[in-house]
Amino acid sequence: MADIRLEGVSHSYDGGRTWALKPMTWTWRSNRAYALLGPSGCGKTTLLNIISGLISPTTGRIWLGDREVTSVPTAGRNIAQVFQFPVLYEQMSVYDNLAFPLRNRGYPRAEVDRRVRTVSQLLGLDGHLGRRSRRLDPGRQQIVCLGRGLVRPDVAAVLLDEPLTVIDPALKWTLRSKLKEIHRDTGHTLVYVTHDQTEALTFADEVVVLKDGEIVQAGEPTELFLAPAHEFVGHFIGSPGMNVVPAEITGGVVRVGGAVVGRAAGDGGDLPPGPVRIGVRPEFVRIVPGRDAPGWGGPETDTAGRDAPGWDGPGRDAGARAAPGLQARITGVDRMGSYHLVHARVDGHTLVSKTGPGSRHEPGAVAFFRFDPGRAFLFRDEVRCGSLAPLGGSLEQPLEGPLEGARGRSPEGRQGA
Ligand SMILES: Nc1ncnc2c1ncn2[C@@H]1O[C@H](COP(=O)(O)OP(=O)(O)OP(=O)(O)O)[C@@H](O)[C@H]1O
Repeated sequence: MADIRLEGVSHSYDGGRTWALKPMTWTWRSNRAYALLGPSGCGKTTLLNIISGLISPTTGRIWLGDREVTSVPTAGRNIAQVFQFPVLYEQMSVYDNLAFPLRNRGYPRAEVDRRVRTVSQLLGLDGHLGRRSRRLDPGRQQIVCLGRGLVRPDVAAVLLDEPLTVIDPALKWTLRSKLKEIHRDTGHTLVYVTHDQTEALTFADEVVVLKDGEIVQAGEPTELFLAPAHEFVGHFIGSPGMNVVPAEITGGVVRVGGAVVGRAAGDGGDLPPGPVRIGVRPEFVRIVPGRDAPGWGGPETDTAGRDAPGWDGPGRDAGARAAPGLQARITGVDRMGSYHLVHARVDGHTLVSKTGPGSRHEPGAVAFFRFDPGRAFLFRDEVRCGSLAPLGGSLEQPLEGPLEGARGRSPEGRQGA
């Protein structure tokens, strides 16, 4: 097992007019299970084919451990690759297909049999070992391909390119957990390409998010959810994605449409004044009905909250008081069963809050929307530059518990993430 290191690797299919992959320096660490996540056309397959040697990069160098393999053909790289659709020796039995990579490398017969039976048992292929591969349905054929990719314990890496596309959805969950089991057993470096966030988050130790040929963030699933380093990660991961609200920093405070919503806390020092975007996930937006907002002294019957004292509304002098939240009118409520999505308009933008199934918010009401401390971030040019801190207090530690010591990585040489 070895790290796979990419140094300044990029790729253009059209002589440099456009770039499927922008120059990238990145290490896939030995024994880890990665998901390479991104939308269609962002360069996932190109990157995988560069690692396996099916494509020569336009620039850059590739290392497997301390061996440079940039010009080594696929066969010499000791990498197993499984494609989106089944590629099998159709005339061979399932057993022989699984045994092929081992026999090819001269494994002793008993070891071949032991490995084939272990993998076949894990993937539920025991009843099919004697059948010709072409007699299997495409889903089962793909499972054989997975088995063939995973059967050798000594490969440098296993690359899986959307391997569950042709598999029945009900079986996908089972297969993903089997893949994890096999990974635990063999310790392969595994790169699993997908455009499906659920697949990525449930499968990987580390998720690498690719956008327009660039890695924008990599980290443990929880970290990508709790602390997106790029607006794209906020949108692409989570359901629904992160809210983005345009704002302005003036005198160290952040305002939305003139209302102060918090203090600007820069990731690397003070943030200069100017436009910024607040990113906050629906899970971290709380709703305080107008009359319950702190400082609200209006008539009990008026739930509008528009004139609540203590509300530093648009056009008012914010002062140093803590605002009860962003005032907004609820425009709709989606009842999703286990949760509700409450939609509101803030300064011309939509804000969504995910609430419990028992919440009683109604369209037309005006309420205060508050962001959990440490869970609302500030973005400039789509890259995170800071956090929204409470006006009076310090920012709560946004990452705690299992995330400690597990910060995401940036592609080396690149700012951000
Ligand atoms: N053989 C090719 N010739 C020219 N352009 C290509 C070729 N293969 C891919 N591209 C282009 O390179 C870019 C990246 O494609 P790639 O297939 O790597 O993305 P992807 O993320 O794997 O997409 P998908 O999820 O749809 O497979 C796209 O703009 C694609 O159109």
